[in-house]
Amino acid sequence: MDQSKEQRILNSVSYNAVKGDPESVLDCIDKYCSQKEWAMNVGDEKGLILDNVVKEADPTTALELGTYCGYSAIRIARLLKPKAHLFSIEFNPEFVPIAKEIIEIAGLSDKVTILEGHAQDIIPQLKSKYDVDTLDFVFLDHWKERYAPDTILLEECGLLRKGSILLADNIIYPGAPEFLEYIRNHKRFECTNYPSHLEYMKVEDAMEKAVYLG
Ligand SMILES: O=C(NCCNC(=O)c1cc(-c2ccc(F)cc2)cc(O)c1O)c1cc(O)ncn1
Ligand SMILES: [Mg+2]
Repeated sequence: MDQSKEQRILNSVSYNAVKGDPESVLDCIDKYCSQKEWAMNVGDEKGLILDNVVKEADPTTALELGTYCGYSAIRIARLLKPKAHLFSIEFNPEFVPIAKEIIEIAGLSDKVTILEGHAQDIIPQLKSKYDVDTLDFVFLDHWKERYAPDTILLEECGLLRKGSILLADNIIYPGAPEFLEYIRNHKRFECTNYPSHLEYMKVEDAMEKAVYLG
């Protein structure tokens, strides 16, 4: 059976990246996906916005919704302080082993736990099963129509604290209109918009940061 695009991305990383060097893994994926095959990684331009928000949050416990090939998990995990940890939820079983392998090549397996399943099923287990207290940073990059319901679920599960920072990808393209409506009209979130472009394209996109006020 011929390989998937995600397997070809892994092959390229495995062959070209420097083992244990997160930057070289990111550069390899960005090069492959801008020159060979487009893929839905957050990419280098929006990746810089992600970097800056992660540095601002300096999280001890971080959550990512939508692992895909692990590109943004590597961007986040490479900036975490020694005892900090990233949980990343991915529902697609084909992406999970590829993301694990790419994160391993980056040398960041100790800082990232990939949880396979739907966010709405795993979020309610974070406290009991994964010993999470509250989340300092959440990156939303999964199904766009799940951004709003899963944000509500995070709040309902007591996983947000005063100052928790959420960052959402693809606000313009593919778009997350229900989320934008919800988060900007919810008085307990302070929102900031970061205009950018769709990964590897000249198409407009944006990220939205939302700080939970408690
Ligand atoms: O994770 C799941 N899908 C990927 C979410 N991410 C996206 O859909 C996504 C898409 C695009 C994109 C942009 C332009 C275009 F022409 C096509 C796709 C870009 C991005 O930056 C994304 O993040 C998923 C699947 C499923 O079946 N069930 C639960 N979750
Ligand atoms: Mg995205």
